[in-house]
Parts: sequence; structure tokens; C-alpha cells
Amino acid sequence: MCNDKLHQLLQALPKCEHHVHIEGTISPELFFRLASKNGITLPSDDPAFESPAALHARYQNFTSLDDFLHYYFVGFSALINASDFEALTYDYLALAYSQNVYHAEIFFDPQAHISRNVPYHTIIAGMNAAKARAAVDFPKLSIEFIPCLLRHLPVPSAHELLDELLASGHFFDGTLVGFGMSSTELGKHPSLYKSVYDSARAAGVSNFTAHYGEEGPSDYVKDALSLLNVSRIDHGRRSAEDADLVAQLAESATMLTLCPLSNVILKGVDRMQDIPIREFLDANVRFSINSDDPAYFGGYIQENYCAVQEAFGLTVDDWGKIARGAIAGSWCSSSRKEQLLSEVDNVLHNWN
Ligand code: HPA
Ligand SMILES: [Zn+2]
Repeated sequence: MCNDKLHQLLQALPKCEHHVHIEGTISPELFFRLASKNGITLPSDDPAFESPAALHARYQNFTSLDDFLHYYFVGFSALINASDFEALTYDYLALAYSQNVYHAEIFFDPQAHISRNVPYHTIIAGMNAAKARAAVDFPKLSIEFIPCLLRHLPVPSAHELLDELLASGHFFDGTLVGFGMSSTELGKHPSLYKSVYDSARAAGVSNFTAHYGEEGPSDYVKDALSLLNVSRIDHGRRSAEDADLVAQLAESATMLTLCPLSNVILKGVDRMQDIPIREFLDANVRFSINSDDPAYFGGYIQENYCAVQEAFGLTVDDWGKIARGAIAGSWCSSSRKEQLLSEVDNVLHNWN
């Protein structure tokens, strides 16, 4: 919780979360509980897996994205049944709603489940069950799901994933709202995935995003825009290193889904103040503020908003711009955007 006087506004502000990996919401406690229930053997060669407290402690010392990803993917091993995915998703939605998230677009990584013989339909059954319960319990919250291809796996595996997703029909019945990619960035140039994105687009998928500019250079972001035709970039922090790219992002209204605590914890920046929040605001680059993998990075969306406020001392107008930009960049209907905008306007109006 931040001490800034804007804290109450930041809590009350209706929020859109566009960058949260559902598997990144598994706390050490839930991981141990599910692993025990499902009879999963924990890695015996790493003292971090001796207890939830030891795992928490290890999460304070990530050295890089790939160092984190090792623990992130071990976390997957505890997720076996639809009920596990339902519990994970519902718990995230409950917490997000308590922080006034009104629109959540949630990533998940099917390849890393299918390869463990957990079928795609098991994941979706669990997440959909959570979504159905949330529709009753959290009436102001809209929820979308976005599968991510994993870049540490061979490219043919991404094509296989796309084939399975297309065969499910889920891009066209409202189950999946778009397509993204994540995992290791360095060495994974967008050109490697052009054929996957082209195939998805040719099959009728709309709404594309990709993680770039987290560890990788601004050229990766530029090339993702031109080669993959994405309308969003996840992270995109390093775009600020290229003034022409910043102008292009502003001109095209491409949204960056920034994850401030993630960048600090994974050592992408030394300090929160090094994230180019002020530069993006001044250049009219649209961005949202997100939690990424909140169980690993020490905070959900509210803690990210507060950390940004503490580092940058933003004004009410700045927050209005961020909140409205996040709505405009959301993958929801224009009538839903109108509703979200009026919720934001209500809160801002009453604040002034
Ligand atoms: O921040 C991230 N970057 C890349 N891959 C990821 N998978 C989960 N979180 C991340
Ligand atoms: Zn991410």
C-alpha cells in the first residue's frame, strides 16, 4: 500500500489488467498444497523447494527473466485437474476485483500443460468454470483469455498449438480473445514466429500481441510491429530507447502493457524510476500498468499502481489518461468500453 495521498484514488479507480499470466498467480502456499494433493514430487536438488517460506525467499533473488522462468515452469507441475485451474483463476479474479479490476485479459501457456499430458480442454474447463462463478460473484468484472505460445520451445510446437486452438473453435466462440507469445526473449527474434502469426491471421484470428522489449532491444519491438502486425506489445519498456519507435507507437495507438514490479524484480531496471513512464506519458504512448506474475513479483495490480505513484508522483490527470488509455486499448466491445469509461469518469469526477 502506498502512502501517497493519491492512494485512495488509485484504489477506487476502475482498472483494466491486460498482462497477467494465470500460472504466475500460484503462490508458494497454493503450489505446495496442490503438489501434495496431486502427488507431485518436488525438485529435490534445490533447497528453495523445502518449504513455501524458502520459495518466497528465493523469489526475492531473481537474476533475470530466464532465472524466473525456471521457477515459473516448475510451478506448472502442480496444476493437473480442471478444479486446480478453476481455483487458481477464481482466486486471482477475487483478488483483482478487490482492487477494482473491472476488465481482465488473462494469459495462459497451453504448451507447457499439454506437454505434461494435461489437455488443453482441462485448462479451459477450469478457467471457464471460474469465469462463470465470477460472473455471479463479481458483477462488474469482464474477463477474457489469451493463449501464449512459448518461445523457449521449438517453432513447430507453436504451429501445433495453433492448430489445436483453431480446431477447438475457441477463437470464434468468445472463449479466446486474441493470441500472444511469451517466455525467453533474447535470441527469439519476431521473424521466427512470422509464419505462426500469419497462419493465425489467415485463419481469421484477430487481436495479436507479443512480449518484447522486456529484456530485448527496441529493434525487437519495431520488428514485432512490422513482421507480426501486433496491435499491442507486452512490456515494450525498451521501446523508449528509440525516439522514432516511440513516435510510431504513439501514432499507431499501440498499447504497451507495462509491468513495473516485474521489471524491477527481474533486474530489467535498477530502480522503478528507470522505467520510462514519464517519457511514455509525455509522448502520448498508450500503456496500461499490470502485475505480470504477481505471486512471484510481490504485488498485484494495486501494488504496481502504488509503486508507480511513489516513483513518479503522477497527477490525477496523468492517472485519468492512463485509465482511459487502458480502456481504449482493451479487447472488448465498444459498448463495454463505454461502460468502463463512465465508471472511470464517475470516480474521477467525484475525486475532483
Ligand atoms: O514477463 C514475462 N516475460 C516473458 N515470459 C513470461 N512468462 C510469464 N511472465 C513472463
Ligand atoms: Zn508477461
